Parts: sequence; structure tokens; C-alpha cells
Amino acid sequence: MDLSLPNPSWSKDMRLLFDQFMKKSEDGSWKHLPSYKNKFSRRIEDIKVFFPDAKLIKEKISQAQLFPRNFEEGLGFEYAMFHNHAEDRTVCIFQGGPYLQGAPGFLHGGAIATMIDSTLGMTALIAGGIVMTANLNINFKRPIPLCSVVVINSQVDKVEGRKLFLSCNIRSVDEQTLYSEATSLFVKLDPEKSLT
Ligand SMILES: CCCCCCCCCCCC(=O)SCCNC(=O)CCNC(=O)[C@H](O)C(C)(C)COP(=O)(O)OP(=O)(O)OC[C@H]1O[C@@H](n2cnc3c(N)ncnc32)[C@H](O)[C@@H]1OP(=O)(O)O
Repeated sequence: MDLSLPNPSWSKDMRLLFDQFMKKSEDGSWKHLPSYKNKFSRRIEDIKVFFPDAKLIKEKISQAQLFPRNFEEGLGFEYAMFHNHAEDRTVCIFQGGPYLQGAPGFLHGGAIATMIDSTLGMTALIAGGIVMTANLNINFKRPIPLCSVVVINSQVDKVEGRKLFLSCNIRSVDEQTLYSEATSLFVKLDPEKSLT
């Protein structure tokens, strides 16, 4: 089941943004990216190539769930991503639920980092194939209120061989507040090199 579609826990802002991007997707310039809890895909098969410890994969993979997708509806990460191919950028609309609290009333820094890593990761995956995060630098400029809706804008800045350099920022829906900004390095996995 695609968990990036509207559900009753979404606020008015979240639905409004989703509808705006779905409208933008009508001419094909933007594409809604579906998101599943544990849908096996070809990519999982690809990734197994890099993890020779198949026993671990075989035993555990059936329980595996995408981390941000394993909270009950509305309590954790509610988000949807849209990709603009021409501009090589991805937008993630994100509503962080009450189970993601850090400081009272605000999102935990690790929850913010999760959505940054996921959005940058998706952007890098589309641009470079099977990648992993090598480096992630985040500046937390303003605390993000719990249960508020924010917009993550992520883009590829430079590609050098297997290295993809990306950046993103997190802004309020009205774009007036800059909450966080991040830079990152993702590395495209080399089938000749085992990771473990
Ligand atoms: C919600 C939807 C989600 C679904 C969609 C999500 C998409 C997937 C995104 C996953 C995001 C994650 O969470 S991944 C989980 C967190 N990340 C990890 O666990 C990765 C652990 N690290 C590794 O496995 C490894 O270090 C790699 C794969 C990153 C790199 O290893 P490698 O392939 O052997 O490459 P290596 O030769 O070491 O390095 C290649 C080049 O990159 C440079 N390089 C490597 N690491 C660094 C570094 N930290 N800082 C600077 N430069 C670096 C090297 O200097 C070299 O440059 P030069 O000499 O060539 O110039």
C-alpha cells in the first residue's frame, strides 16, 4: 500500500500541498514518488549484491520495514515526495507526529535528520542508482514545531564519478521560516567492493 497518499491524520496544509503538487504533476514536470513499508523491489535484489552476509539478509529481511514508515498513522513520519526530473530536485512535504518529540513541543533532531537523509537519499537514488550516505551535515536553524507541516527541497549539486554531492533545506509552508539546511555526500555502490 502506498503510504505517501493522504490519510485522515493529514492536516489541511498537508493536503493542500499534496493537491498542489499532484496538480503540477499533471503535465509530467513533477512525479509523485510512491512509498511502501516493506515492498521488495529489484533494488533490494541489487543491494543484496553488496551484502555478502546473505544469512542476515535472509533471516531478517522478511521483518524489515522502511524506518520512517513503521509508525502508526499520524504518530510518526507523514510525508510524500515529488521529483522534478528536469531540475534534478525532489520536494518532500512532511508532517512530524507526536511520537517524534525531542524538546517539548518540537521535533527531535534525529527525526529531522531522518527526513533529510530520506529526501536526499531519494534524490541521489534517482540520479545515481544504488547509493549510500557517506556524509551528512545539518545546520538546525530554528526548532520545528511538533505536528507542523514543512517542505524539504533537495537537489543534486555536483557528481564526480561515484560521488554525488547534494544539498537541501527545510522551510515552513509559507517559505518564511528556514528551519534547517544540509549538505551531503552520497556514494554510488561499487559491485566490485563488498561493504561489510
Ligand atoms: C524514505 C525513502 C527512502 C528510500 C530511498 C533511500 C535511498 C537510499 C539512501 C540510503 C541512505 C542511508 O541511510 S545509507 C545508511 C548510512 N550510510 C552508511 O551506512 C554507509 C556506510 N559507509 C559505507 O558503506 C562506505 O563508506 C561507502 C559505501 C559510503 C563508501 O565506500 P566505498 O564504496 O568503498 O567508496 P570509497 O572508495 O571508500 O569512497 C569513494 C569516494 O568517496 C569518498 N568518500 C567516502 N566517504 C567519504 C566521506 N565520509 N567524506 C568524504 N569523502 C568520502 C572517498 O574519499 C572516495 O573519493 P575519491 O578517492 O574517489 O575521490
